[in-house]
Amino acid sequence: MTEKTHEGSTVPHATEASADGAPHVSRPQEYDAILLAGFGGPEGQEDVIPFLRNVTRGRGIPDERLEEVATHYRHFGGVSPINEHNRQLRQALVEELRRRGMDHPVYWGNRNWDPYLEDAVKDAAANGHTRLLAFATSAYSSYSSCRQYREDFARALKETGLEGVVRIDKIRQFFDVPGFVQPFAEGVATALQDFASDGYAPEQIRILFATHSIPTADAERSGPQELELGEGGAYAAQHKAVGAQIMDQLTETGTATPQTQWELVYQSRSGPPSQPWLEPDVCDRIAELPAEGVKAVAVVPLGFLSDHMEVLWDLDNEALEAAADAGLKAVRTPTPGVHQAFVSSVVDLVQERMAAVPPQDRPHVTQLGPWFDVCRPGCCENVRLGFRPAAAGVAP
Ligand SMILES: CC1=C(CCC(=O)O)c2cc3nc(cc4[nH]c(cc5[nH]c(cc1n2)c(C)c5CCC(=O)O)c(CCC(=O)O)c4C)C(CCC(=O)O)=C3C
Ligand SMILES: [Fe+2]
Repeated sequence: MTEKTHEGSTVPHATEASADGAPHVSRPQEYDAILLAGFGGPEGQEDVIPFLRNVTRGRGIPDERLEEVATHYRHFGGVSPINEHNRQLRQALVEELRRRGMDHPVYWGNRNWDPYLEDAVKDAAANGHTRLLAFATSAYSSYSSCRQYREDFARALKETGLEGVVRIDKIRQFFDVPGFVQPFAEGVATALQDFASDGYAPEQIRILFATHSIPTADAERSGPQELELGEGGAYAAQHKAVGAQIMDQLTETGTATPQTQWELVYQSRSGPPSQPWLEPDVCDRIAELPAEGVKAVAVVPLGFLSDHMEVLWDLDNEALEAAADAGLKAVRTPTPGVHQAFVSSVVDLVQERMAAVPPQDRPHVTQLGPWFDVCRPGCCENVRLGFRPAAAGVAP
């Protein structure tokens, strides 16, 4: 099924871009509803293994790794808090939309656990809502954080028989919108103030911005292929740009100093050891810091929206333990969660897309943004898995 775009060219129904892949929509768009697309997590011991199988289908994650990850969940009664976080985010978005006079329903569906995207899409269609604007709970560009959501949208439409009936567009990657960055900046500010009042000098402090490691092959292909952003691709470049922006902002206001050092580190690596993933690992770096004269470290979960398992286990448990072993004072700073600035920015993103706000007027705090509304051909491709159909982008 095809339809006319604002450029007058004909493209497959699931896309809204011009044939040349205009990165930002230039004509106001109408949507019936918002689709909150989450990762999903288990909510009981009996969910853990089926959930992990869902996450890793077709991925070649070694069994030992799955068993190890299962113990993280089991430690918390088999319950990840991520679904509860998304329930709260859904509610907060509804309230913020209503405050702005918008009555769009917000459907919530997950990639990997109940409620599934398929159910959300079915519910929406049953209520006559066929034009959905999706917000995926993932801020940066990479296969796992962008394209995979789009593939799962396409799969949900196909499996429900709603292909060509329901249309899903996706809100741009939001790593550099003010309300996503602010909660992290506040956390770094608090950590720096606490370290200062404990008597640590700037040279003794290290800020570690932590994000999910991904295979280097995925990192190289993150973002549009025509952008050359160096090692680690758009994924690493976006994180570094946000980290730099936070530190600049805090240096300007006197909370940080030009001597305050920071770096980007990675966590939660999986996959076979033979496969290269982004490094350095957060725990490996922490172990090296005392030799560099560091005495206090703030671990900032820059890659994540809420305190889910990757934060509670891999940072609060493993990274903070590594810091204790290294004799370092350490804190883990907050995630955005349902911080009002974050909720407000998400609704700004909804509104800018509906109104087709010109790129120069869109909120963004790094030179990389505002990111594309519509993924270009080849954006965030996965060379390991090969081509799979995806909604909400320019058709290849
Ligand atoms: C970039 C990225 C984000 C951030 C963006 C985003 O938020 O989307 C993220 C988030 C998350 N990752 C999560 C959980 C898992 N990720 C896994 C595996 C993987 N993640 C990857 C990447 C990412 N993951 C990759 C390249 C793999 C290898 C397998 C593959 O190629 O797909 C596995 C399998 C076991 C393991 O190997 O660890 C699990 C259980 C949870 C839920 C936590 C909870 O339940 O509270 C969340 C929010
Ligand atoms: Fe993408």
